[in-house]
Amino acid sequence: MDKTIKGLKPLSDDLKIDGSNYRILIVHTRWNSTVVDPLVKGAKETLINEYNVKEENVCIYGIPGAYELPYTAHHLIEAAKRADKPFNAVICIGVLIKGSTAHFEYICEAVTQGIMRVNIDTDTPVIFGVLTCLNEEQALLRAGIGENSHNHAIDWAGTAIEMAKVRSI
Ligand SMILES: O=c1[nH]c(NC[C@H](O)[C@H](O)[C@H](O)CO)c([N+](=O)[O-])c(=O)[nH]1
Repeated sequence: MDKTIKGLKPLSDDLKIDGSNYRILIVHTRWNSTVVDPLVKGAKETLINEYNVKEENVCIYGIPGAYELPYTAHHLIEAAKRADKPFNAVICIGVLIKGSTAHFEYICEAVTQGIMRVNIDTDTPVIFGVLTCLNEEQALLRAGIGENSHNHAIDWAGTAIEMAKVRSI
């Protein structure tokens, strides 16, 4: 029996959603790229291999840091709408690692509230793929790096597909 309670179990095969007609945006930071890069790879590969999203429909855009994620997501969502090529869902990927000042807490709060606001303001699912870690070890484990690790971006990709279906209602 699976001992762990915490976590997101994937949908059973009979409920799996086909993403072959979805257009997904991944916005990621360049800060902490050692951890961000495997997260982006995990999200992209899961969208394509597990949910049939076409590679040409996975758009990826890099920006400096997590604080820039909400603006970038909002701007690119609206630009895609104007081009009549809307995104069905967006995944914002970043990694915040606590330092010796309160900067971490302020950015975590701003980014969390900012990404939630973009969901509502654009009526587009924007998945919170921001790791808020107290140390580098926590970040590495959540990017699937090391023993007993799990790449959380796999879950974010599945969430993006499920929420893209909600958006289509
Ligand atoms: O993405 C991150 N940005 C960080 N800071 C930069 C911030 O996101 C903005 O890019 C910067 O403040 C300019 O707006 C981080 N820290 O400061 O620790 C961090 O851990 N992760």
